[in-house]
Amino acid sequence: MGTDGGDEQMQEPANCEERIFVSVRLRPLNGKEIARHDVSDWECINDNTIIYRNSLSVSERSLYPTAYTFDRDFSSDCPNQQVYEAGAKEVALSVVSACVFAYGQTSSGKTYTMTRITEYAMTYIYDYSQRHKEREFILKFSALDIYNESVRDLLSADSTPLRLLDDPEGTVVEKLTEETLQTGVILKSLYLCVKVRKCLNKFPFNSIMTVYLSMSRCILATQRQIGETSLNETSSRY
Ligand SMILES: Nc1ncnc2c1ncn2[C@@H]1O[C@H](COP(=O)(O)OP(=O)(O)OP(=O)(O)O)[C@@H](O)[C@H]1O
Repeated sequence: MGTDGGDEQMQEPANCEERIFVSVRLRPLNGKEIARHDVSDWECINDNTIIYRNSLSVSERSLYPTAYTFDRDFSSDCPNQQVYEAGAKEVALSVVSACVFAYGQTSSGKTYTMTRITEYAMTYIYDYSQRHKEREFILKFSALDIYNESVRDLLSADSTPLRLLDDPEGTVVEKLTEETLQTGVILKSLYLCVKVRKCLNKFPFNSIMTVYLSMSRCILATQRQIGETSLNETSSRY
């Protein structure tokens, strides 16, 4: 797990507007692709634009768009910390409800990326609470898996699907385990437990982890959700 040890402030929202930040990360070629002498069809040409290097003829190419623009893109050799810093940190640390979500086809790197982003975000949130002893924090952690329209608690040995209930505050997952974190070691242990349970359950990693951060003198309660989904029905990993 990494932390930058910096002392940034949690981002206060300028107003209540909703913001969506869309970024793209290219996956490096895997062993099989390299053995086949495949070449990547996609290339980042700057921080915001990727191009499709298709095999169409020059005349055909003009029929199809080849450049796509996003808030940010990351090349296949971009380190995880940079992806977190530039693509997720601001969202993860905002003091309003925030969600970091990965979308892509199977084997595109959702689990790889989200696992690292989650670790960076959790470490930062915990370290931030430790650096600001003048404020009182309550950190709560829960993790759930959504698969085939069933919701399961990843912090519970009971894999019975949980019910979703409507609440004036939003949708609530009934009986979802919520652990209050006393130390960073417990945070890391809980996260490890989630990863192990996912392997045991053999679910694709379509999970949502939520870290609640309440500041008792600060009125605001923060909810961060980190999740991913696959475009395909089945995961490549099972
Ligand atoms: N940026 C990256 N750098 C190095 N390896 C990567 C990267 N992204 C993905 N991989 C590797 O590619 C493989 C597939 O990635 P991953 O399991 O994260 O895909 P996924 O999108 O979660 O797939 P699925 O939808 O099937 O669960 C893994 O072996 C992973 O380690």
